[in-house]
Amino acid sequence: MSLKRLWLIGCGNMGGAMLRRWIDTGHITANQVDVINRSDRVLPEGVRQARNLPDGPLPDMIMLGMKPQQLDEIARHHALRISGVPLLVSILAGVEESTLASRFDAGAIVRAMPNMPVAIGKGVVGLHSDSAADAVRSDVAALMTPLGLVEWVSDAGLFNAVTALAGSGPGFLYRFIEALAEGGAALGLPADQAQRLAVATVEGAGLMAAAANEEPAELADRVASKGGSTREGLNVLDADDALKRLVAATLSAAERRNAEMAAAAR
Ligand SMILES: NC(=O)C1=CN([C@@H]2O[C@H](COP(=O)(O)OP(=O)(O)OC[C@H]3O[C@@H](n4cnc5c(N)ncnc54)[C@H](OP(=O)(O)O)[C@@H]3O)[C@@H](O)[C@H]2O)C=CC1
Ligand SMILES: O=C(O)[C@@H]1CCC=N1
Repeated sequence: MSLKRLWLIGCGNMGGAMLRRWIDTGHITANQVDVINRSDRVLPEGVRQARNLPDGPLPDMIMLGMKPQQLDEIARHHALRISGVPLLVSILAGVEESTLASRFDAGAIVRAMPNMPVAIGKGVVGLHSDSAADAVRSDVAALMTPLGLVEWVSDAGLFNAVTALAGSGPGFLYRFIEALAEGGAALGLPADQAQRLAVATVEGAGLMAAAANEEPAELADRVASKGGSTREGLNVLDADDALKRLVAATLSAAERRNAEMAAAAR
């Protein structure tokens, strides 16, 4: 791997999860990384953190991991110092490559959209770049591989949809788990037991879906014995496409917000 020195500008929940996984899997070592945050965070042992960028030569890669709304502040403070960096990776939701290019002079810019389960190597990382050559794309993909499923998205216009589905997706699924657990508790199960059952059920169903050759609809049919109870429940979810319409509206709302953040950052 030729990305040997990394600076992470803004390393909170998401950047921290990526960093921890890289270090846990031995893909990078703590002394290859410098983190620049506004205040100290709990980071893997040995990772340097400071308020300002280090002196000396630029690293192989800089990753932006602050909020989209903090782009201008970061550009004001750091754009000059990092000018000429070979590779800039941004995990900022919405913020377009052209917006980044208008503020930072980098050899290549790659947008990455991770999600929280990267922390355990079961995440998704969507990638897009109009500026990165093949060798750089390979380096970035190799760096992201220990985080989970890595997918290049060729159409920049779809990146907000990727962000809504995969970036935000864990948040939506945690709500579903909560709803399952509360539904079980409403039927009389102790709340803690209902939560354990809900989490394990979602974990098992997800792992099976990931390993199966069949479509999810087919897997659902296998659970629903003819004339049995699952079909009665599915009938509720399926009536007027209730669940599908709810999820479609959920993703649309998230995608719309990504587009608003993109526009605000331009
Ligand atoms: N959370 C998620 O699941 C996902 C988030 N993202 C993207 O990741 C980015 C970060 O989100 P998240 O990790 O949740 O947010 P956090 O608030 O946890 O992390 C943001 C980090 O940026 C730092 N920061 C803010 N301003 C500055 C500054 N001026 N100089 C240096 N560091 C600064 C913060 O430091 P301090 O805490 O000291 O203020 C903090 O460590 C966002 O752009 C988001 O769109 C993408 C995919 C999924
Ligand atoms: O909520 C957000 O804006 C970011 C994008 C994907 C997950 N978190």
